[in-house]
Amino acid sequence: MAQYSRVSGTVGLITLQNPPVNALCAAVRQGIVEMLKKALSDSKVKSVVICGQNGIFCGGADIKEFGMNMSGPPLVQVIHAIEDANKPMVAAIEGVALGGGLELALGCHYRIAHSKARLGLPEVILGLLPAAGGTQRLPRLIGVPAALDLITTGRHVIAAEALQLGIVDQVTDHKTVDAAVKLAQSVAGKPLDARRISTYPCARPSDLDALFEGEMQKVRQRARGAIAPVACVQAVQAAATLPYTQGIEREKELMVTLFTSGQARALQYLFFSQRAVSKWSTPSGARWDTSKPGPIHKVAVIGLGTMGRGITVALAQTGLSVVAVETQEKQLMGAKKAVSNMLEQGAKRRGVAPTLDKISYSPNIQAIADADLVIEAVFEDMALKKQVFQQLAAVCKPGTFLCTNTSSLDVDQLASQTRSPELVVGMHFFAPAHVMKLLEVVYGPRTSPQAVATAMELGKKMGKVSVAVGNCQGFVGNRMLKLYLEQAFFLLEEGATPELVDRALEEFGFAMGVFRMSDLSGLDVGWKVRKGLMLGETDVSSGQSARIRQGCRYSPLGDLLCEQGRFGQKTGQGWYQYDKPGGRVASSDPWLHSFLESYRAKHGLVARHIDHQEVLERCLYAMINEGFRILEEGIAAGPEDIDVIYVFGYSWPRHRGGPMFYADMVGLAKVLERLEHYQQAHPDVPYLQPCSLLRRLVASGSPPIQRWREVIKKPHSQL
Ligand SMILES: CCCCCCCCCCCCC/C=C/C(=O)SCCNC(=O)CCNC(=O)[C@H](O)C(C)(C)COP(=O)(O)OP(=O)(O)OC[C@H]1O[C@@H](n2cnc3c(N)ncnc32)[C@H](O)[C@@H]1OP(=O)(O)O
Repeated sequence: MAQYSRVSGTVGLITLQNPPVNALCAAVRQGIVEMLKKALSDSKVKSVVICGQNGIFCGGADIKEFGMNMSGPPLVQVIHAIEDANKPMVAAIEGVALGGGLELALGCHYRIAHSKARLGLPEVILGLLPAAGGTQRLPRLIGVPAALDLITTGRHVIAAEALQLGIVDQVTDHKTVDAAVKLAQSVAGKPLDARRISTYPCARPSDLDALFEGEMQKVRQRARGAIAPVACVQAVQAAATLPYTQGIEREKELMVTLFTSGQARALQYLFFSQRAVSKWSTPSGARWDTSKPGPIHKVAVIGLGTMGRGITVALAQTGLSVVAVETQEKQLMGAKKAVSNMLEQGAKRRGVAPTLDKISYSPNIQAIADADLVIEAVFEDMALKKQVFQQLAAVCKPGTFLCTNTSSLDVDQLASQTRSPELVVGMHFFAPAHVMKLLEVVYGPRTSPQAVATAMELGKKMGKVSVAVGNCQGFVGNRMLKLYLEQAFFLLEEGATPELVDRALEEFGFAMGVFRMSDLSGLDVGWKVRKGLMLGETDVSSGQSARIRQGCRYSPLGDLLCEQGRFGQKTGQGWYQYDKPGGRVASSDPWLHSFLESYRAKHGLVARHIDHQEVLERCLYAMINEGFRILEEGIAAGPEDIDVIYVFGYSWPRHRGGPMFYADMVGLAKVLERLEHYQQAHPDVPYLQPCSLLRRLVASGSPPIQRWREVIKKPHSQL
C-alpha cells in the first residue's frame, strides 16, 4: 500500500499505492508510517519524496472507511510524524491532492506540483471538515481569508493558483517525481524549523471578529441548514485565535460532531450515488459495462428556443461539431446571437477561447443529413414532435441516434414515427441546459442498449450527471414533482398561504419554496402541460366540480391565476407580487390572500391551521411514495438514481441526500404511518395510498437504503 525505494543515491521515495486514487485507507497510513521509519533510519538518505502511483498523488481519506470502524494509525498522527521528520520531506503532487491528500502534503516541508494538478480541501462537500490538521495548517500557510474560501467551498485550485496562493513552492511541466527528487536534493541538510507549518504564527487581519462574523453570515445563508460549512468557519477561527495544539483539539471536537451527523451520511451517500448512476442498468439486463456507445463526431439540434440554445452551447463547449436548425429565420438569427453570447461569456469565465466556429446554423432540416446524433428540442407538443421525428427519419443517414428533449411525453410514440425505433432515446435536459448538471436519459421499450450508452456517454462529455430512466409520463423527476406541486395547491385550499408553505420548505433546505419557484419558472409552463393532459379546463358539460378531474381531487388554483394573466415574475404577479414585470423580489400580495379566501368560500372550504410539519409531510411524502412506485415499476434502477435526479435537477438540499435517502432517515415505518393517515383524511387523492414496495420494505424490517434493491422485485421490461 506504500512502497519505499532509494533514488539518485540519497533520496528516499515513498509511493502511495491504492488504486484508483491512492485513498488513505488504514493499510496506506500504516504503510506510510513504516516506510517513513525506513527512510529516516537509512543513513544514505538525506531527504525524502512522497508521491502517488499512476500519476495521482492522493484523493484523500478513504471515504468508504467512514462508515466502518476505523483502524490503523490516525491520519493526524501520520502527518505529525512527517512534519516532525529530521530530513526534508517533499510532496510530489500529480493528478490530485485532495482532502487528506493535501493535508498530507501540508505536513511535508516542501511541495511541488505538476501544472495540471488540482488541489483542494473538499471535505465540506462530504459533510466534514479537513480534520487532519488542514483547518490549522492552511490558514497559517496562506492566510485566513484564502483558507476560509477553500475550506468552506471545497473548491479545487489548479497548480498555478496553488502557487500564487503559496500552497505549493514550485510548479513543473515535466515529470513531477523527477523534479521533486531534484528539489529534495537541493534542500538536503538545510534547517527545517522554518518549514514546519504547524509552528507558523497565523497572520491575524486587524478586523478578525468582523471577518469571521461576515463569513459566518455568508456560509449560513449559502448553506441553508448544512452544518459542515459552519463548523469549517469555527475551525479556522480556532486557527486564528488559539495555539496550534489547542486548535487541533478544537478541529477534532468539531469533526466528531460532523462525523456522526446524518448530514455527513447523506452527503457521503450522495458522493457514491453520483458515481453509481453512471453504472446504469435496465430491467431487461442491458448494462453500462456490456453496451458500447456509438461514435459521435457531429450532433444536430432541432429547435432553438430556450432549451435548444442551451443544449447547443453545452455541445459546442465539448468541442463537438454542432448543426443548429431553426426553421423560423428571425428565431434563427436571435438564437445565433444568444448562443454566441453565452459561449463568449462561458469562455471568458473559464479563461479559454470561445468555440463559436464549432456551430453551423441553418433554417433547413436537410443540413443535419450527416449528423451522428440529433437532439430534437422543439415546442412540447406531441403532434409537432411526431412530425419532426418523421422528418428526421427521412433526412438522417442510417444509424443516426435520434434523441428528444421532451420533459414528459412518451418517447415510444416518437420512436414509432421512425424506421429504427431502437435508435430513439430521450435526453431530458434541465433549464438552463448549459448550466444545470442533470440529464435524464430515457429509454423506451425498443431503445437499444447502444443508444442508451451513447446518450449517457454524450452526457458525460457535456459534464452532466446522467441518469438512465424508463419511459413513463414525466419520467422520474417531473412525475414526482407533479404530486409535490399538487399537494402544495391542496394546502392552499385547506388554509395555508404561499408564504407559509414556502417558509416550511425553505427551512427544510430548499433554495426556494414551491410557490417562489413556480413564479420564477412561470406559471404558464405547468398550465400548458395541464391543458395538454386535459386537466386545465373545467368539464362544464359533464357538470363536474372544478375541483374534481378524471375522478380525483384537483386544484384549479394555478389555472385560475393564469386565466388572470398572472404568470409569475415575468408578468410581475403570480403567487407573490413583484415591483415590475421581470422583478425578482417577491412580496406578499394582499390580492392573492383575498382571492384564496373567496375561492374557499365559493367551494365551501373552511380554512384550518396548517403547520410546517404537515407541509413537509404532505409535499415530501407524497413525492417519496411516488418514488417507491417508480422503483417498483423499474423506471429507476435504484433509490440512488432518484436521489441524484432530485439533488442535481430539482435543487433538493444536498445535505438531506435526496427524497429516498430522506425517507430512510425519517424511518420507513413513520413515512408509511403518515401516508396512511393522510390517505384516510384525503380519500379523493389516490396517490396518497402507500405504495406496496414501501409496505414490503417496512415488513422486511426497514433495511437501510443500500439494501432496498434486494427487496425490489425485478419488474418485466421489453428492452
Ligand atoms: C465517533 C467517531 C469520531 C471520528 C473522528 C474523526 C476521525 C476521522 C478523521 C479523519 C480525518 C480525515 C480528514 C480527511 C478527510 C478526507 O480526505 S475526505 C475525502 C476528501 N477527498 C475527496 O473528497 C475526493 C473525492 N474524490 C474525487 O473528487 C474524485 O474521485 C477524484 C479524486 C477527483 C477522481 O475523479 P475521477 O477521475 O472522475 O474518478 P471517480 O469516478 O470520481 O473516482 C474513481 C473511483 O474512486 C473512488 N474514490 C474517489 N475518491 C475516493 C476516496 N477519497 N475514498 C474512497 N474512494 C474514492 C470513487 O468512488 C470511484 O469508485 P468506483 O465508482 O467504485 O470506481
